[in-house]
Amino acid sequence: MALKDYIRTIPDFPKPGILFRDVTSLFADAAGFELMLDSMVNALSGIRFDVIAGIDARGFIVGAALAGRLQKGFVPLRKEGKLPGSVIRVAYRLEYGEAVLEVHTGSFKKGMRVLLIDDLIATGGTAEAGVQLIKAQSADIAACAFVVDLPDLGGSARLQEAGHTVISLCSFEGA
Ligand SMILES: O=P(O)(O)OC[C@H]1O[C@H](OP(=O)(O)OP(=O)(O)O)[C@H](O)[C@@H]1O
Ligand SMILES: Nc1ncnc2[nH]cnc12
Repeated sequence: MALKDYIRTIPDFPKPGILFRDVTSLFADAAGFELMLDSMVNALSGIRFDVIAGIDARGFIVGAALAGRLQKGFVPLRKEGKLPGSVIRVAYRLEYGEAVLEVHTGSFKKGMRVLLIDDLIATGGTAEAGVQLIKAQSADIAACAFVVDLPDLGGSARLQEAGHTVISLCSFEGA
């Protein structure tokens, strides 16, 4: 089975008109999860990075598993109000709403190469907020990697236009 076949689609969630690409069905399947990690490790060959930054919440699942596989540290980029220390914050828009992402100050050292990970990129608002949090600490983005790309929503193209290396393991056309 291809990676894409493990991901189910639920219409009108969380709002009417949104086709929700649900990775819980992929995460729940041991063979699917293994295929996802193997594919990500393969796609990342040739990319040099020091640490993984994962985006709350589904990006934690992919990012932390990958960090374990590759023996890298993991830094959580969290939704607002969850991190106990001093934080840097960025407000952003995503396909179906608005949110705030935060990271602990001092999470990255100057010049560190950070791999940004999330389960999915749609408009790219979330990923761009993650990029800002990393750059605000003078670290470098090694690449931005996603399991799923929704190319019609333009996020991956926006990241590429900004000069970032973008990796995605599968895509769904038609948003
Ligand atoms: O490219 P964008 O339009 O910004 O959308 C992508 C983001 O949307 C989803 O997260 P969501 O905010 O729904 O949070 P969750 O992982 O906690 O469900 C997804 O996991 C990405 O983080
Ligand atoms: N269509 C979609 N499906 C799942 N997660 C998303 N995050 C933003 N848009 C999404």
